[in-house]
Amino acid sequence: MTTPTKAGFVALIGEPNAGKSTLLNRMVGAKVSIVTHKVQTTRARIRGIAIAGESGESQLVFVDTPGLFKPRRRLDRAMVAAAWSGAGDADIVVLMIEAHRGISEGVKAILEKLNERTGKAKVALAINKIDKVKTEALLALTSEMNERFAFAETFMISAERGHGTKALKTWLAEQVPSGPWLYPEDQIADSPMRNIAAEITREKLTLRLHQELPYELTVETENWEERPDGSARIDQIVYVARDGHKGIVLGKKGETAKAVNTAARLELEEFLGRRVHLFVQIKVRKNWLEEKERYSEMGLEFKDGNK
Ligand SMILES: Nc1nc2c(ncn2[C@@H]2O[C@H](COP(=O)(O)OP(=O)(O)OP(=O)(O)O)[C@@H](O)[C@H]2O)c(=O)[nH]1
Repeated sequence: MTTPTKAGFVALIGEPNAGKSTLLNRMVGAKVSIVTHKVQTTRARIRGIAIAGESGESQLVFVDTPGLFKPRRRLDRAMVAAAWSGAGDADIVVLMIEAHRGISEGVKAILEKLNERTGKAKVALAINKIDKVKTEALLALTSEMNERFAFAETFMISAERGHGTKALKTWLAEQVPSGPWLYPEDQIADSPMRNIAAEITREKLTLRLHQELPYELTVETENWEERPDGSARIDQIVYVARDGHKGIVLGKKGETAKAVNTAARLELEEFLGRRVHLFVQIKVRKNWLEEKERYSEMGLEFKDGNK
């Protein structure tokens, strides 16, 4: 007899830069979420699916949420709402914190929210980046965190190096409810290819522009055409909110835009396993931060009001 199947949703929550995307990529084993050294790169809720458990009986559907932080602007509020709704739907919540940063104000705010929460999902703690601290500090942090919240389990991990992540995955596989799998076996991400392609270009922009990257910037895939020769033509638009930002994205003599295009195209080619013709336009859209369509493109809900 084969082992009965199990499946469930796992929400990764934590402050921006905690390492959620890195962990997700490690668990899923495919690049479904974009990792950079910049904060708040994860805008849409991208899910990855992992098969886990002793006989591969469990399916873990990860909800990779945007970093949780105190919302000020409309875009921030939409991101935070998306993050918490992801956590609300989950069977298991994994709170990721950074070992060397300890219990920051942001972590305190998340703990407060978790304590107020009515959902019955189990909450585990994953202390990440253990490569950056000494064992004594880690033990002190573990006990202090567990005094503040009744975590079902605590894991000390390094998402980047892969330390402790297997134990976390095994535990998650045991904890998800018994039942049929939620997605077909061959599906690794339900984020449409268009979004992944836009995220890749956004990642290249982030890496290239560092501190200069305009906050008010979004990338959309406008058109995707499969060509008879097996290649793909992909048209994208980078929306910026100000004229001055267009110049930053273009760079001197268009050099930045050119380099970004090449880097994004190469990654897309590797990802898709075929040739790609990538066309990227930069458009100034003064009010894109207030436009509904831009939000649904990112998988976020548009929130009215200015609270
Ligand atoms: N030293 C160390 N760095 C790590 C580890 N895990 C992740 N990082 C780094 O931390 C940074 C942030 O990681 P991400 O995975 O993008 O973080 P995130 O929580 O998804 O961030 P947002 O998308 O902003 O919410 C990256 O530069 C990672 O390489 C770790 O175990 N050790």
